Amino acid sequence: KQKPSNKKLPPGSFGFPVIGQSLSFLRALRANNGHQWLEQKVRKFGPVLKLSLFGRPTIFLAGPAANKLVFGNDAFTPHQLTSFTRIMGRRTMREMVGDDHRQIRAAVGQFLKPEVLKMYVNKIDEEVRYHIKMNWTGHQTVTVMPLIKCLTFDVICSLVFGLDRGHTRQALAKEFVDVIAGMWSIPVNLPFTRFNKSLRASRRARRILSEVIQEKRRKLEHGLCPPHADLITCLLSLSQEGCGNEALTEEEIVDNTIFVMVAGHDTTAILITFMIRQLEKDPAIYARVAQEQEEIAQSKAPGEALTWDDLNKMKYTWRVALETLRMIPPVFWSFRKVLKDVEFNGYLIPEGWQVLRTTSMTQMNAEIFPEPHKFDPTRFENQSSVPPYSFIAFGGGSRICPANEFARIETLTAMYYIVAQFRWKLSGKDDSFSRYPLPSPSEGLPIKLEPKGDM
Ligand code: HEM
Repeated sequence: KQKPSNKKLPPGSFGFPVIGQSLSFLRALRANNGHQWLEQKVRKFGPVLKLSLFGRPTIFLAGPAANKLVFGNDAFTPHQLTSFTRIMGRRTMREMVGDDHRQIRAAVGQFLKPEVLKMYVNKIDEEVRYHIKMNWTGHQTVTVMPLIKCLTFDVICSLVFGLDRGHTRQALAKEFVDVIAGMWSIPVNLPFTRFNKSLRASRRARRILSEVIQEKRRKLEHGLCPPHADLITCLLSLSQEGCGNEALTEEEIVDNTIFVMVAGHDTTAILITFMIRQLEKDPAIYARVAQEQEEIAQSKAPGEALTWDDLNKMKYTWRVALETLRMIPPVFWSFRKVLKDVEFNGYLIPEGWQVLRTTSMTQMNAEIFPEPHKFDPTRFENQSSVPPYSFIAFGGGSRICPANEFARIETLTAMYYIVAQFRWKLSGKDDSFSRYPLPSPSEGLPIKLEPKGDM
């Protein structure tokens, strides 16, 4: 075992006993000042510094070299809040390391690879169209964020759980609202705490999912559905005897489908919501997106669904999405647990501590992205010009988001139908947004709709 040569801890301060700097960090995130809060510390102590957050000694690291280290080294493993682990379950891929992680990730990856996702463009198209018809068409105002969250929930229900609209989907939707509400709560399990409510909802959601799994297992055994029908069926079929894969337990299937649901629901909803916000602020960018979408619409018969090839033509719209992710990454910060001593820039990162990394400190760095506060989708015209480990909205290394292609299909399909049918004006009193626990516009982004005409 190699020992670091230099045992110097980075400079910094642990703040108040026990609470450290947690309260002021959370306050800054809520006020959307998390980036400035960290910048201030970097100015004082340098780019590698120590602090204390959520009861743990922490090292803060930023920049491409630090990202490469954290994403590429097995000494760093995701570190969840206790509430998250208790609610999500012990066997999610997030909790696993080494071969266990690789096995579950490979199984989920079988479903999320482009060759399989291609088959689902039609299903996503159908969900988006239904959502717009029911919730947008005929309305003068809508509140974007809660609506788009319903849409991403429906898309995941359809593709991950294979659940069509109906009673079971509605029951799950109700439970998931409570499951998600408690994920970042204080883990005090007393009646009427948010954590307790969330734990109880998670148990009920698990019971519903166990029934769904049994039904799918039965269908699969009788050859009544294809092995890639949805994520659950895919995991069940990989686990069938004789296919060379080690069986996933039912607990692993339930925990991971719940986790995929949570990981894929808010993140994409945030991206779509902030794109809608940005397009209103920037008429020239809206016009270019609309032109790209109109060219595709002209090549299609009325009512014809989008195809994989159509999505691949939406190059400019996807650059707008990437630029939105650069400026407002849904995952702003994450912690890693340090499994063994590591040395970085001459400083010791000690075993047992946690590492905090934020996406913005790299993506808003003027040396990497000049004029970082300017919204400029042309930065992504030539993706190879973006230096490695600099655009990290989907993470990196062995933990990189396995569903960025899924997010692309869903985002482009939603934007296609929204832009084709509406113009809009922001109608809230307050244009600010917070970043805790995830980016969210104040008031949920109310907008006034102006219909352009039916598609
Ligand atoms: C715009 C949309 C999305 C963004 C920005 C995003 C971002 C991320 C990031 C940054 C990570 C890595 C976190 C870390 O390293 O600590 C991650 C992991 C993950 N994401 Fe996404 N994600 C998005 C959409 C989705 C969707 C739609 C799904 C599922 C359908 C999904 C499933 C996952 C899973 C399962 C992981 C865990 C991977 C692992 O630990 O090996 N994500 N995502």
